[in-house]
Amino acid sequence: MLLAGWLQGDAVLALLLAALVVAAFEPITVGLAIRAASAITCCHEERPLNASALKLDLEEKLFGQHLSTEVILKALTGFRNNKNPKKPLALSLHGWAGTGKNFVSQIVAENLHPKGLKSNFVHLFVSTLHFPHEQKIKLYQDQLQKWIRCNVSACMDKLHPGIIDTIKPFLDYYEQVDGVSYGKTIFIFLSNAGGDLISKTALDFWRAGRKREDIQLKDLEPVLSVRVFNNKHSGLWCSGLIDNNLINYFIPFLDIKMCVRAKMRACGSAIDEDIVTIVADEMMLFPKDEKIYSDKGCKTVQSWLNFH
Ligand SMILES: Nc1ncnc2c1ncn2[C@@H]1O[C@H](COP(=O)(O)OP(=O)(O)OP(=O)(O)O)[C@@H](O)[C@H]1O
Repeated sequence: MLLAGWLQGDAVLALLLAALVVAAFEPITVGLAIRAASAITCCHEERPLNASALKLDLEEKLFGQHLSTEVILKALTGFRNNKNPKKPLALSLHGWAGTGKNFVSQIVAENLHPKGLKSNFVHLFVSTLHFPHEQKIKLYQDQLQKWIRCNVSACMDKLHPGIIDTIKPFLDYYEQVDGVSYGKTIFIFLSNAGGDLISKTALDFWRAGRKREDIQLKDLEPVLSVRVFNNKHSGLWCSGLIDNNLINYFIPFLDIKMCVRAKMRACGSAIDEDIVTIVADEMMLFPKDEKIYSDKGCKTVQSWLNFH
């Protein structure tokens, strides 16, 4: 299959680009932008953001991601408190697999729409599913634009380079595009690109005896956007979204050191320290010498727990 040939080696991780777009419509805009049935649901679905509830959710559920918790909270609260945003909010989440990017998107979606990811106004496009063939990029670009015009909300995963820029007009500082205002839409892109840089920074801190919580956004955000822009396989390579400063925040997701306790707690089990140690030893694989991170983040913790 073409895609399998195309997504090889390092590119497999680098090409995992996803975007979640959470729509927040003005009722009048909905009528213009969306099919009638959806429009009605949308007007009933939207609710004000409860910043304290979102904060609590992030603090209780998301493990070991002090940077993303802080930025996401500030970005969403600021955006939703602004009655007349000049452009949509665009967040780009970066980090290795299993660090919580989808998990956070789900929490955000649930805090913005009662049905969360199941809402008609929160959509996930999985690129390997929706845009699988490289030779059909032009068609996908047209389809994506048409789709956003009709729905003003979207979510994309593993995008081919070139597709992402097709949504540029919707993220820009235009009052309206074809008579529709996109100013209250939230786009969230998820990507593994930049994961190497984030790991390196975290390791440098660790080796220098500094705490993980000491890592600040300024240690990562500027270099992350440059790295993603220069990476041919990032999905945002030479992207006009970065060039034109249309992405509001690049948010790093740090490698997860330990999710075992959190998982046990979430399942309502008592925390058995012997099992925590065994599972952690089995999962922590890199770097080769220190073995402090799992290459799959939190993703396989549950399977390992079931195994024991
Ligand atoms: N930081 C975290 N805190 C708590 N649970 C987490 C965290 N990261 C991952 N998990 C758990 O692992 C599962 C898989 O993580 P998730 O799908 O969010 O990873 P991801 O970063 O989006 O990975 P990928 O890049 O492969 O899409 C989540 O549903 C959640 O249960």
